[in-house]
Amino acid sequence: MSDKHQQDHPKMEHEAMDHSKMEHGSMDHGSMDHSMHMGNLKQKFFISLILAIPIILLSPMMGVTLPFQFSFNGSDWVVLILASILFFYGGMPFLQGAKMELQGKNPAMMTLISLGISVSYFYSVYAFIANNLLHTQNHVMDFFWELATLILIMLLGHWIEMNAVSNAGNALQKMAELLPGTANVLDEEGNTTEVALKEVHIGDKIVVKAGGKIPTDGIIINGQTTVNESMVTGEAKDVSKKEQDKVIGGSINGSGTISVDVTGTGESGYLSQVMALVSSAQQEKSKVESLSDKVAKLLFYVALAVGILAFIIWLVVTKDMNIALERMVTVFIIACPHALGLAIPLATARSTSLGAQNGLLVKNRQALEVAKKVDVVMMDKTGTLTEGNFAVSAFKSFSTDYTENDVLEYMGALEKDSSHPLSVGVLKKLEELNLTTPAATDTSTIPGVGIEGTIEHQTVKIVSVAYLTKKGISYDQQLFSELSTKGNSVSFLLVNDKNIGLVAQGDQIKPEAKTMIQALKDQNIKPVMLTGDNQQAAAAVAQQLGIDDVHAELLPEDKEKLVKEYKNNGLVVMMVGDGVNDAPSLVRANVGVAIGAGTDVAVDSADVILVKSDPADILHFLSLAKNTSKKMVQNLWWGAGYNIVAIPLAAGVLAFAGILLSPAVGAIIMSFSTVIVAVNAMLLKID
Ligand SMILES: Nc1ncnc2c1ncn2[C@@H]1O[C@H](COP(=O)(O)OP(=O)(O)OP(=O)(O)O)[C@@H](O)[C@H]1O
Ligand SMILES: [Cu+]
Ligand SMILES: [Mg+2]
Repeated sequence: MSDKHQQDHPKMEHEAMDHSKMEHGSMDHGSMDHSMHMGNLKQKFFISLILAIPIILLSPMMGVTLPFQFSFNGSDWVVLILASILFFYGGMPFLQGAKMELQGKNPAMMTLISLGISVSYFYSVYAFIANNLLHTQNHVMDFFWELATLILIMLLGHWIEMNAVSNAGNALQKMAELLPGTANVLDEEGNTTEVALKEVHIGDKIVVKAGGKIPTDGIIINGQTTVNESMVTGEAKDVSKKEQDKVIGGSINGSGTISVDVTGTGESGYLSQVMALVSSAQQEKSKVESLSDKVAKLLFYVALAVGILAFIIWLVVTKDMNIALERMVTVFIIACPHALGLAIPLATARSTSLGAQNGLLVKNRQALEVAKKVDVVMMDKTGTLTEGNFAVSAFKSFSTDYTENDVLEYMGALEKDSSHPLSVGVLKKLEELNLTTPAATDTSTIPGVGIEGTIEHQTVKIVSVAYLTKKGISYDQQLFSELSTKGNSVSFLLVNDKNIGLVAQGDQIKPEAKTMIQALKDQNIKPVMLTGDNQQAAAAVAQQLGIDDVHAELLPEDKEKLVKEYKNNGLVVMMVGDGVNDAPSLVRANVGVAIGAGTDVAVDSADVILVKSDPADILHFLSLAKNTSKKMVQNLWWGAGYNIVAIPLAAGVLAFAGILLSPAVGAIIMSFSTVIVAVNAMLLKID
């Protein structure tokens, strides 16, 4: 991105450029904010790898002497220097993470890793001094080999995890980098000039050549093409686009040259909105302490206790300080959660990429862990269970001053500025009848109610039946129930708060919705419908789908209140919605799912985005979450299983039987459990 562009969008730029910040929330290890200091883990890993190779070659592996030797006179010094750099450079993210965990009195994974690497480093330095400077009689074994492999594997694990979890976030970040610095702006005469992106404004027309990057959000006004939106929506397939279709800044134009009417740039663009959201989600502390953190915390205390105990007991038994110290150090090192560190990241990595391939974008990793416990799935009607493809089935006037067509025209004037699915039906009808609309000013949406504005100095509103009831405005009840029981959404036109007319619009149920509802019931998950639409229309849809629990005529805050009520009854609630009126309840729910990738607030408020607007994806997501959790738990057992076996052995519980775990044998078991964990994660599937 150009410098100028940076100045123009300080907020967005900040988010995009500050790598460590982007990485942060995506890899949150729990409640700790440590990953702020993670820096660029990929770079850290490769530099650490280069540092580690000579250390590994030059030190006796796990105390085993190889038939060949790389070491030379003074090679111990080389190892010491390289290991020191490696410890402070490669180990820093973990040390800083541990510091934050300890400050928060919440020791977990970072502390456990730091304990392992610190003990192996400082003990090895002590061993070096004893062997090379003090020339003590007994050779003291160092653990530089273990230090190097430990840091490498931990960096690798965190790098994988970071990549995996921030898939969506990272893709958007990359998208920011992908935005071209300039756009080709089209003038009245049809000439194009190349203009810096920050000089492009909403309402400008731009030309995007075939194969070019689309610089802003907009609507195609000329030409057709295919667009690769995988960066934005995760949809792998190219999407074909024609006139009037939306394009999103950051996606890549395919085969055709198109002219685009700019609808969003910079701050107002889809990209920066989502990025602002991602960063705010990152700052919010994770709601649930993650499973691996709980295990790591437990392991930390166990390792600490066993290590100290081993030290005391061996000191008492052998009266030899060196032996006791070596036992304690071995315990701390072997307690290091190599496999545990990979258990969750690998499962998440596999899960997020599998999800993305199938149009399930997981924005919040916790959603995967919570979704398996879902008791209730609350869904809004319009757009989630129905197509939201409205067609006008009737329009009426109640006033002698207005014809039926006048009613439709007045409505159209306001609906032009609405993004509600109901507006499309009205506008389509107007076009069909070749009607024109008067000019409306000051239009604003009333969420859950409708829209208002000014036409010819009169206050004009389009509202729901619930609004009329609330305000005590009378309407033709018989006509209304006749239309609504047929499943119509009915909206009323008010001019200066006088009821002038209505429009009734019908919608179709999505074909996959019914099987989805049945499948939820089969899994003992209760389907609930929440809608802003009228009682009768809601009941008609619910009955066809087999939903017994229906709440209609809800305002956005009513939906949210209902979610809260269900939660207060001890139920785990998943909310699925698509509209502005669903945003508060999406945030409130244990798992918020936005259906359909759009430029909507719903997408911003959700933990998961179902890109394809297919209700069956609700089931796919539940299945993915369930399988992921299963893998995580299995992996935790394989990972922790190693520790459960190795820690007591390292401490020397079986020493009387001649079994004393050396770090060498520990390493073999450790690698074994790591391989199992990795293979197991790769076997993850969506049913
Ligand atoms: N742009 C609009 N044009 C016409 N009527 C509207 C508009 N926006 C809202 N309404 C009226 O307000 C009601 C509630 O709207 P809201 O957006 O909360 O719910 P909905 O989209 O109908 O249903 P759901 O909650 O299932 O998505 C609508 O049923 C309609 O009567
Ligand atoms: Cu380990
Ligand atoms: Mg809706």
